[in-house]
Amino acid sequence: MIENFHIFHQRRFVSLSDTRNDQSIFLENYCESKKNFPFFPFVIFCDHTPERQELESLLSNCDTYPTNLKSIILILNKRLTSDLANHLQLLSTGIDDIIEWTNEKEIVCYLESKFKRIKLIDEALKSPEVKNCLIGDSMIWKNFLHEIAETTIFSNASVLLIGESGTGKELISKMIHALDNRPDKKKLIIVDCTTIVPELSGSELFGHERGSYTNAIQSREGAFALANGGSLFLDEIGELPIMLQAELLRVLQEGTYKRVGSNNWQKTSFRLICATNRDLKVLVEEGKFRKDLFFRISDCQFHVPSLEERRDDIPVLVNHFLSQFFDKEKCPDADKPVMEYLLKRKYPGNVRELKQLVQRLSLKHIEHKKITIGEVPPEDRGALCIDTNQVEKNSINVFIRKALLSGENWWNLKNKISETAIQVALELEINNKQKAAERLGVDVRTVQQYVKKKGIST
Ligand SMILES: Nc1ncnc2c1ncn2[C@@H]1O[C@H](COP(=O)(O)OP(=O)(O)OP(=O)(O)O)[C@@H](O)[C@H]1O
Repeated sequence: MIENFHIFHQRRFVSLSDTRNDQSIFLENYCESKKNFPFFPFVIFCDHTPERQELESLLSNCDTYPTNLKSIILILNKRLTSDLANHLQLLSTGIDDIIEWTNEKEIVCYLESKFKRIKLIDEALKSPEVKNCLIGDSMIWKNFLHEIAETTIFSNASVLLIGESGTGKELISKMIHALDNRPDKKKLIIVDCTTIVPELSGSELFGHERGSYTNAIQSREGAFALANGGSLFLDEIGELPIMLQAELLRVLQEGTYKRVGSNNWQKTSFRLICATNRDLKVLVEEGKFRKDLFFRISDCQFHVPSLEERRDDIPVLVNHFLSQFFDKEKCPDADKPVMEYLLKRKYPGNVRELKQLVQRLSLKHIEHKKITIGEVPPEDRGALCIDTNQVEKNSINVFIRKALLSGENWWNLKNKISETAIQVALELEINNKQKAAERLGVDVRTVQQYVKKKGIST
């Protein structure tokens, strides 16, 4: 446990070792010399391979580590175990990387290139295209954007965005295109695959020649031509008709296509971004989506967090939408009961639903500095979540009665009760996930998944 070790603590450095050896002194001085560089990684030096709990405890006791965990590097003086499972568990705390001490020159070289990379990513995330459009302050959201920016800046990989409807997948495709640093980059073309008509042989994608089918009065460019040199966003890719999937795969592999009704091959090259709210693996198993296409479109897969996973972002999103619906001088804020209502409400339609609700509030708003509870449209007032804290105050059957009367179903209730139990166990065990799991009699992964899903920082 960390109490057994001397912890040398600097603004960008912590040493977890029993002696103050040459390596830790070198790193301490080196990191101190970088203290004015905000993007320089935060270094944890360890004389031994720590247990995950030990690292978690260190992170929670250390008040100077950066809020963006993606820049924490663990340097091991010597690896006592070469246990992959242990390393993966250490990474699950959210730190960025684990390396072994080799020599001063190599370590400096590693940290300098990490520094350059983090700086580029953070600068990209501060650009107006991202900062003013993709709103959110929660750790889960910031880390998600960090991963997307890293993929976009340092690779040309195809990106698959998997997330519920209204989570912002289209906005993210715009961010990917905006951050793409290809010279002479052309446009972003967006195609909603639910609107593709198979009978027209994918003319939206391939384009067509005049007279190639009834109503084809003029020849037309398709998305593959328009996206050439730019990016192609295929929204709802799971809905792409199966007969067009093989053709899309061919275009992606060969970089060539023919317009409907033409015999000439045309070349095209674009960055591919796809989005879906379906489980493509299930569609593959059901034979509705080609396995080879699934692998081709998902060089990098990202789960887009739902609003439920980042409820902490509700206030910033509300303020952002209010600023869109009002002039700057007249922009009101939500008063306390309204914000409480917005925080407790359910959003199956995610950020889109929140945006629409703020718009409805704005429409009812009279000139006043605050939006008040009477401005919540009556049809929205029943949409509150059940306050699970009430479970303790009331007996369990009163809680269930209330929940059922307010429209909760058995599945929601079951989830809420399980989540509350995990929440309470974590509180009782002061955020020690292992002990919370033991108290609940469940596998520790159940507790970890909950913490991850809720974006709870332990
Ligand atoms: N992080 C965010 N910050 C600001 N606005 C957002 C954010 N996420 C989503 N929105 C807004 O929510 C609405 C829905 O976003 P978008 O269309 O990108 O979602 P989607 O996941 O592509 O939805 P669908 O799957 O239904 O196509 C848009 O009006 C968008 O501006």
